[in-house]
Amino acid sequence: MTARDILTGRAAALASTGSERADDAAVVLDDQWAGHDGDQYDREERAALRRVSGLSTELEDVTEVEYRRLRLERVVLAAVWSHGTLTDAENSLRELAALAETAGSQVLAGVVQRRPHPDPSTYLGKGKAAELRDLVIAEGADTVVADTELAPSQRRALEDVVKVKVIDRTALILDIFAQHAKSREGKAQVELAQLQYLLPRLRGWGESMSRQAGGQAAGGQGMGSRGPGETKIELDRRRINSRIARLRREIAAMKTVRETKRGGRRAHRVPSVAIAGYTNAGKSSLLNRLTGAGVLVEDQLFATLDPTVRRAETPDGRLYTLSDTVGFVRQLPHELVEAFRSTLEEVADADLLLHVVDGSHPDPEGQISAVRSVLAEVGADDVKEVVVVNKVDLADPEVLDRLRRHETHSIAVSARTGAGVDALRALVAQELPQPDVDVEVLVPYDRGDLVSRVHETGEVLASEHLAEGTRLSARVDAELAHDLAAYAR
Ligand SMILES: Nc1nc2c(ncn2[C@@H]2O[C@H](COP(=O)(O)OP(=O)(O)OP(=O)(O)O)[C@@H](O)[C@H]2O)c(=O)[nH]1
Repeated sequence: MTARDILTGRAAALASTGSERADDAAVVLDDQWAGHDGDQYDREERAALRRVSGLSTELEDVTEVEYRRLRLERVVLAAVWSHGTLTDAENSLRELAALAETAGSQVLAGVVQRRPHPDPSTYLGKGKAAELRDLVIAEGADTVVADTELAPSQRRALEDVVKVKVIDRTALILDIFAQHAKSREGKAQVELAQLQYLLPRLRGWGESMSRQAGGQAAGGQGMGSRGPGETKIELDRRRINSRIARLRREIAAMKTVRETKRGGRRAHRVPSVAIAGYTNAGKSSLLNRLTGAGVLVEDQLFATLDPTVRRAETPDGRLYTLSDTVGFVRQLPHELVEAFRSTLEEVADADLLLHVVDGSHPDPEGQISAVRSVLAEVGADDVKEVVVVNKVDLADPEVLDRLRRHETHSIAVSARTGAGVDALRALVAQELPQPDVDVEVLVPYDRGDLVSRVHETGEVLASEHLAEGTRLSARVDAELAHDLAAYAR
């Protein structure tokens, strides 16, 4: 049984005890399901070590911090529930559990505190933080994950209370991205986001290190001497800043290469369709269905980080490109949106956006709005959008009905069973730029590119090879008709 199942069960149990009326809901999960695959963990830990050693040549000191952050083993979740319903709080916690599992940890328990605002000093209130400490001891946990982005001082103060390491949702998401990045560009983007996250937090981590160092030095040098810790923080900060600058340059260079490729596709005017959606909605599965591409599909969050571009064909034989993007999640760390900006901007350039939604999720509307707000951030909110409600084989008919009513431009499919996929293909064909202009042209042989475009994106009614060139009678889209105008006859 996974933590996800447990937390689902927990939601039902909480509801049946009527604890929604209670101010606080703190629940310890049963330990029986905490079975743990040692081999898998070893693998993950080794992978974490490899990642760290990849950094260590240049950032020896920082990697201590990185490594510390990456070691998630037995975790307890902590959340403040300050708005929305109990179901919202449950969904958020359940998602945090899934994220923690994806990062390779065991989720042992969760604490939710209801209060109007998080405590500015320790996130949870003082009493609740002390309870969290007891829970950590009882469960033998070694990490607390807070369902928010903590201020550096909050993280330190909470750590002082619970006496185990505290990480926040942002660090967790960054860690998952670090595990999943495969391409050079993806790795550079994640590392940039990690370093940007780390930079303002360096003082905190560095301070506790320098406190230790200062303690050792106290006998010999006395108080007030500039401890080695502080110099080290400065050094780390400088190293990080220069590494950030280098990563930015590298990413910009890679962006240029990608733009050139995209430019090539554009020059051919092959229409483009982008797939976007919340993590685990089924984007890769849908891409596979539509193209037969064999892209990695995993029941894990963020299996896809690197954009995949495939060729696909409409039922009437017109070509288009189909690209998959990084999965979205609520509170996607700002650093990541920035770092992945160039990847996400591909969506802004598309002729059509397939916004994939998991119809079997308890809160599909929340996912839709989270995705739309990130798309707006990268200027992709005015691309023509079709909402593809996926996993209809699992979804509750009532939820499907609600989505159909609210999302008027939507279609229901199952990437798993194939239900609705033919209708989706037809819809894509209809939404792409239409070949609706009839042309009669004589294209000289040195413009073979135009003839290919007619074949790829239009409908050839008649074709004949003459001495002067290729004579075509065809139906093409307005843009191609314009480019062919010089050869009209
Ligand atoms: N039952 C059911 N499961 C599906 C369907 N489509 C996808 N899945 C499952 O959902 C999980 C996630 O699918 P992916 O295609 O990897 O999702 P994704 O949106 O690309 O995920 P990220 O890479 O995390 O962004 C996998 O376990 C799929 O097998 C469907 O139509 N029905």
